[in-house]
Amino acid sequence: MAGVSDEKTQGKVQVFDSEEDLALALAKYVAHLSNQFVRERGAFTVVLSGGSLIKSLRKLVDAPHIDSVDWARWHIFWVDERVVPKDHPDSNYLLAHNGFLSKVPIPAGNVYAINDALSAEGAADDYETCLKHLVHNKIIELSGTTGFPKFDLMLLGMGPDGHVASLFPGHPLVQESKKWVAYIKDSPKPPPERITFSFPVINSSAHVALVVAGAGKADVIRKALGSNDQKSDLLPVQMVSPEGNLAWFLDKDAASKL
Ligand SMILES: O=C1O[C@H](COP(=O)(O)O)[C@@H](O)[C@H](O)[C@H]1O
Repeated sequence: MAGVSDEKTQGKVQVFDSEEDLALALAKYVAHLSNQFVRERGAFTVVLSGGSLIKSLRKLVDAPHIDSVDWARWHIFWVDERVVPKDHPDSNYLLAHNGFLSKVPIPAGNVYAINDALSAEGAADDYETCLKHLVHNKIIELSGTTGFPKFDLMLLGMGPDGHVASLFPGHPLVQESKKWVAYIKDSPKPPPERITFSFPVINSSAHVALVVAGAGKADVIRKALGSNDQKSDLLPVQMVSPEGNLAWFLDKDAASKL
């Protein structure tokens, strides 16, 4: 590992010599949390992003994790999804299925994809209803502090503009304070129609990992981790501030301007 810092305000920042090292450490971290939550409450709720995050999960399907993780206890969700059919190249579900889910024995009934037959509004409402049902059944915990769902682990990527989930810089959706799942029809990054968890849900998580690799993201990483911007200037990635633990997984290139 190239470096690590642990500051209360920004979480634990780990910088790895390569994306390969990052992927190895990420697998170890996820497997460790899986063991902990399965032991403590018999379930592990994991929220995925789309994009480059999925490739960085590749070491989880290798030994020793493929055999030691209790995959049957995993429940999979998406922090955001594009409103396209599940077999569309833009689908975050398809990306995760091909790169990760098809390689591990998570029960199909524990994989909560959006209803791709609905409009953006309908899909967001439907996903929020699904989450409420799972809270009622105690698969998902509820934060006693915020009243929003408290996922065990949220695995977030970050776009080169500092967006997380489908919460984009300057978009009013970053201020959503009531909905669990919101919809967007004017995403600046295609495709335009998406659904996304709101910040109150993201920030109620027990653990959030922000996984960022590549020189193309170095400027935003410098802004996120190296500056003291006023509250009004914050990029979405700077608004990630969970009630639980925040861990940054950066490769050397992403951290090159720190
Ligand atoms: O559109 C999206 O982009 C972000 C970032 O993707 P990346 O390829 O730059 O890592 C992703 O986290 C999000 O889930 C996705 O919908």
